[in-house]
Amino acid sequence: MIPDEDFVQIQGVPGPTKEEVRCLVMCKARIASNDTVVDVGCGSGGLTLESARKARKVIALDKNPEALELTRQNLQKHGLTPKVQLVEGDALEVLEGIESFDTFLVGGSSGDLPFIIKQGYEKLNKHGRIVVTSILLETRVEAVDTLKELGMTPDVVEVTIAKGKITERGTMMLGRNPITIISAVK
Ligand SMILES: C[S@@+](CC[C@H](N)C(=O)[O-])C[C@H]1O[C@@H](n2cnc3c(N)ncnc32)[C@H](O)[C@@H]1O
Repeated sequence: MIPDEDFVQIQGVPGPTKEEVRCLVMCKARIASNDTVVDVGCGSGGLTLESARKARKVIALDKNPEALELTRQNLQKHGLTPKVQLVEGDALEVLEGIESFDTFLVGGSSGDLPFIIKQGYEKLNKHGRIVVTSILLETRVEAVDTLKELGMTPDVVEVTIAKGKITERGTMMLGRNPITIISAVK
């Protein structure tokens, strides 16, 4: 995984998914070398870059042009630009024009999560994976309910990472917000 501090960050765009959480998302995404990945809400590019290291092709989309620009800078910094297509727009509009894919990552939805999941499911190849990363209580429930509605069996993992901070007196464990990773296979 790429260390958190190796990402370019700017004010106004959420920082990358933390390294330890990226690790779990990638584990659930099970990306193969010939796969096409769609990353909805690419933000700083945390999951886009990790996917680009594994997949044949990644389509990263975000409705915030600043986020897309930041992802572009991070791709360039890590030499991963050629594998990634950056698309600006709301997922609900952009997904319609995208061809089928193998892995569908959702890290941002602005209240439209059920519709985004359903639209992604339509384009998802057989045995493809959907992985939703959620910090809000409501989106966890929406994700689980929508995946069940689609006939899938969601796998739900919640993690709370505590990261050690080295101080003069010892290592202080600092807790981070819980994150839920909801995934399912078509
Ligand atoms: C928490 S950030 C994602 C962080 C990213 N996974 C990373 O590791 O850097 C969520 C992003 O989703 C985007 N977003 C939210 N709703 C969206 C939508 N409906 N369509 C496209 N992008 C969306 C936001 O603009 C924001 O950049």
